[in-house]
Amino acid sequence: MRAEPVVVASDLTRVHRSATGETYALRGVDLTVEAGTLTVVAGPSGSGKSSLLSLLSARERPSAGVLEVLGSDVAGASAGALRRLRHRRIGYVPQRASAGLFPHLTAADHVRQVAGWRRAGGESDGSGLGAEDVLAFVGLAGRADHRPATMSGGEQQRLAVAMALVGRPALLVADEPTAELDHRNADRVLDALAAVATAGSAVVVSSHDARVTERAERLLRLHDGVLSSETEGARETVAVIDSAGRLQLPPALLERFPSRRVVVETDGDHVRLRAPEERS
Ligand SMILES: Nc1ncnc2c1ncn2[C@@H]1O[C@H](COP(=O)(O)OP(=O)(O)OP(=O)(O)O)[C@@H](O)[C@H]1O
Repeated sequence: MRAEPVVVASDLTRVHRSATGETYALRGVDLTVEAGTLTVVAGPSGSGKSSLLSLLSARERPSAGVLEVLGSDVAGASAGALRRLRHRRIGYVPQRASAGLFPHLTAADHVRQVAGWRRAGGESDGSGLGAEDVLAFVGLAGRADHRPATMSGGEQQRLAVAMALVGRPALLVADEPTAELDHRNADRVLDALAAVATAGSAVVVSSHDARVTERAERLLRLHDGVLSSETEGARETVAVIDSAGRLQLPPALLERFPSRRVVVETDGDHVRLRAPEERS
């Protein structure tokens, strides 16, 4: 029997409201994420990657649309239920690692605290991901007694990854986890993320980094808050049609339609798009 997907999202919309107005960060994203997979979300700055990952990790609620994470309805669940879900079952690496660290705790304290939340209790679950193991996994065994103030930006980022790995959560969401890392440490982090996916977790990573995108089993591209294309393994890249029937054309193709109008023609198995004839 096929397991339920870890994430099911439909027509996901996220509007950020601020004093200067509203920004539509996500405009109708449909997405399913299965256990045991490594998905990379790529896209230009401002395309909505962090907004999407905040929703998938149940840190924020959608403005509209349906979002189920590990069987919980994120829009409808209580704040307490979402906090328990995050603590016990979701690992999250924030874009700015320092945002999730506590100045008074050592690196070892941080991972032990998460282990307590995950009820991993410092015990390895057989995949080498107990509280003590994860620091070694990201090359921080020698920094176990350090507090964030005496760690470099890259070390803080690896600590955030270690915290997300503890107890191998069912869902691990990492927002640009290699942004501050050199090649060796980026490889370490990517190996760790790939290993938890192989062991059965659903892993979703956002990145601009070619080192990350080239290791994706599944690569999703976001553009202007819309999922524009998807590539899985060696298969061809496919454009995504959302539940409202919208298809986003890549920028190079869009240039062919300066009037932003298109004639859609069918011809046997083929559907053709062409620019409308100029009116005289
Ligand atoms: N808290 C917020 N308040 C207002 N607007 C926001 C907020 N967070 C994000 N946005 C806006 O939402 C859009 C998507 O932002 P988001 O951070 O999700 O993109 P991103 O792809 O992660 O960008 P980057 O790669 O630069 O981190 C942008 O236009 C951004 O300015």
